Amino acid sequence: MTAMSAYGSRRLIRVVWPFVAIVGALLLISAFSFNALSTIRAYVGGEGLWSKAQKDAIYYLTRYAGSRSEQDFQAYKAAIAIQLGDRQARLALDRPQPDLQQARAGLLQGGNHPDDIANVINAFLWFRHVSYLSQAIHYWEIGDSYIVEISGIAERLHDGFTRSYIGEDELMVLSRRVSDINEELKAPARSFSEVLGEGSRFATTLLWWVNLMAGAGLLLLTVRQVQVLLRQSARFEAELHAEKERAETTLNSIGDAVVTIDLSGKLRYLNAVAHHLVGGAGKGAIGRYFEDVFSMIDLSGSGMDLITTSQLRAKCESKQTYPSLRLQGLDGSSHMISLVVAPIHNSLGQVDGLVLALHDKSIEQQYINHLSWQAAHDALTGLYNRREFEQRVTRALSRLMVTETSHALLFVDLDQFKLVNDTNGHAAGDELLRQVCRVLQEQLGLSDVLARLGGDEFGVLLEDCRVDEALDKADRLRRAVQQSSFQWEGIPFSISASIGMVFLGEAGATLAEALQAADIACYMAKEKGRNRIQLYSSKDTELAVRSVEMAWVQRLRTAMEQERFCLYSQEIVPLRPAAKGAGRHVEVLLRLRDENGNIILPASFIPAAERFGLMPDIDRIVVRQTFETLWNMRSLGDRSIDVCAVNLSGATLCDDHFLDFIRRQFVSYDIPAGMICFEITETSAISNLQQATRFISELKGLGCHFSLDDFGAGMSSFAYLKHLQVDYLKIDGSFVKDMVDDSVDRAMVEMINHIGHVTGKKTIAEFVSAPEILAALQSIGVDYAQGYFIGEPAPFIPPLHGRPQSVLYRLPGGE
Ligand SMILES: Nc1nc2c(ncn2[C@@H]2O[C@H](COP(=O)(O)OP(=O)(O)OP(=O)(O)O)[C@@H](O)[C@H]2O)c(=O)[nH]1
Repeated sequence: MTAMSAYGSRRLIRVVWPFVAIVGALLLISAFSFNALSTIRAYVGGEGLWSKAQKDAIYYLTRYAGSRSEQDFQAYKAAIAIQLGDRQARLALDRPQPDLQQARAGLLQGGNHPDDIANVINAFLWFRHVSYLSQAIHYWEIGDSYIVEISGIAERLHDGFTRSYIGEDELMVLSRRVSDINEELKAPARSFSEVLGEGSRFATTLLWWVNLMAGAGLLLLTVRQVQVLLRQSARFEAELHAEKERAETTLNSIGDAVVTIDLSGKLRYLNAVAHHLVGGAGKGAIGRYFEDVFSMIDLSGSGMDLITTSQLRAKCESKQTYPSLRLQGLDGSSHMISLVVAPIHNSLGQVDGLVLALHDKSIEQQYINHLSWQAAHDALTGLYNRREFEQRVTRALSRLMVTETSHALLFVDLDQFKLVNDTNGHAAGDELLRQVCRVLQEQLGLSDVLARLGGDEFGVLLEDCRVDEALDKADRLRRAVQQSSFQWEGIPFSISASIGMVFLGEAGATLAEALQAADIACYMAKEKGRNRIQLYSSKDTELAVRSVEMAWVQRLRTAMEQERFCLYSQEIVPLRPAAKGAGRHVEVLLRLRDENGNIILPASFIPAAERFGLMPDIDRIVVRQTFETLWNMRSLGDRSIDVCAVNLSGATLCDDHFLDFIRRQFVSYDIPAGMICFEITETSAISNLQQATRFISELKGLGCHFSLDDFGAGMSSFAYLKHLQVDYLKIDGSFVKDMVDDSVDRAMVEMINHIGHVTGKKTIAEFVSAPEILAALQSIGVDYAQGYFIGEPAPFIPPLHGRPQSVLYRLPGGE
């Protein structure tokens, strides 16, 4: 039996059982009534027999007194035997332990019908003290006392007539007594009969009422039960309706198209997305064959297999999956979809239709395209980014191995670009970068590669290009930048570019060598007065490298000696209730104070420091200063900071002595390990995966936290995420800053947040520069936010210095 039919049987039993109970009760009452009536009839009949026998006995005894005939005496005996039988029965039942056998024999002797005897006995035993029956028995006893007397007279007469003598006087006295008894018996006999008659009428009336009441009860119960059933069915219908509404609302609110068809392929239902997907078929589509409304072509096989009803029906018992189909709707629109087909069962468990879940893959495709575009492009200018540029240079280097040709690599760095930012603001700088990018592009051919390598530095790859052509193009680029008239808010300003050029293969066979050579050449162009082109020559490599290295190393080392590195901090605030209530969460940011006291942002010096291996030293300075500041704050009673994030570079992860250094800092400054959260960029973690994993696990062992910075910037991040036991994911700011206007960026933020939560990590969004971004992050469920709208970076110093830590944004709700 299926679950459905078992459920049906249970429901039927619940509905029917009150009726069965009522009919059963009525049958019992009827059976009892018939039995009672039959008992009453037996008593009345018995009384009739008794009265008749009494009259016969008196009659034959009176005759016997006159005739002395033995025949009359025997007739008397036969008559009196009935009453004596009844008396024997009464006496047998009257005993404390009733003798049923004797009672039965007596009643049979009394002429009662054998079928009535059981009822007579039962009624006597159960109801002898009840009203009419007790009165009847009372009169029966009176009658029996006369019967005993009559028997005595009869015995005396028979004895006198047959064996001894009886005088006339005695005969007369006995005859008169018989006659008197006859008279005296009339009253109790009548009363006996009347009581039984009355009892019989009463019982009949009573039973009539009982039956009437039972019938009325049955009727009432039936009405009530029907009302209950009607109410239940109304509720059932309402529930069914609500359930249907819920199902429809759910189906209409999901992002996938849902279509149901019957086994002949006719459409039964389409949700809102499905209507849209198949070209706005509308309600008119219902009842039509789905193949007349839309077609689905399976692209996984030969590419032209049409999905038909019979094909779906053939495998309808199980779930079918089609990962790649093209759906064509009524309006000629076409969508890439994946399809899952599942059977719909009726109440008997048989398949009576199919549900088709169609997932539109165009949006995913859009995401993937966008992601791969982002992975290869610079967000500000739309040019290739450094990663893509390096790949192309690598390919060009490989090609050199097999083909005799030459490729030129150019580094174009704007001169004094910082001034533009400083005098006109960052937005002006951005606009200038975009304009320079257009100017450069105009000078290049379709096969030339132009990329933004970072900041104000562009890379150009001229493949299959001779030296004179390359020099000519480089000069065209330089002149184009110089001659362009840039304007910002109506104010014109000029700019120039220094270009370093190297021919691939000349500086070495590797990418790093090629890039370094171009960098050196560009640096030399700057050194020689800017706005010029410097062609790299291997002859001046050593000198140049040394001079560049020394310049940078010297500048940074001097800054270290003079302790001109300083720390700023920026607040990271919780957005979700679960994360609120804890203390402050801040990120420590590095700044360099130059010789003139100007604050230099890390973007200006970190690339050089990384290239020349200074990062582990700089990271040591950051860690030490952070610990010192925290120690100072704690000694002054300021324990407001719960988590303090410190950035570490990729090179530091590979520094074998760095772990020991950190352990010593914890001991020296007595800072709880749980207070420190090390931030490493996903790129550095992935490119040094083994060291990063060990580094993280060692420091996590102490109780430190870890955060993965700029997460999502590299497409490969997700695959590596499970290897990195970090506590926080910092969503790359490039997704956050435009998420309100760009749905793909928003989807990326949602996806990273989701993946972070699925892998048990908290998420932090950086670059939160406006209230709308904050609201969007809150609606998505991101855990923390950081950015100019929350709080600008401010000097990281103990509070007693009297300077604010940062401008804190007040979260909605007063936190
Ligand atoms: N507006 C804007 N500025 C940026 C961006 N990225 C980096 N910068 C700034 O670009 C400037 C680059 O300066 P540098 O190349 O070091 O120095 P410079 O002023 O160009 O001087 P030289 O290169 O020596 O001629 C720094 O001030 C950075 O803060 C960006 O995306 N937008």
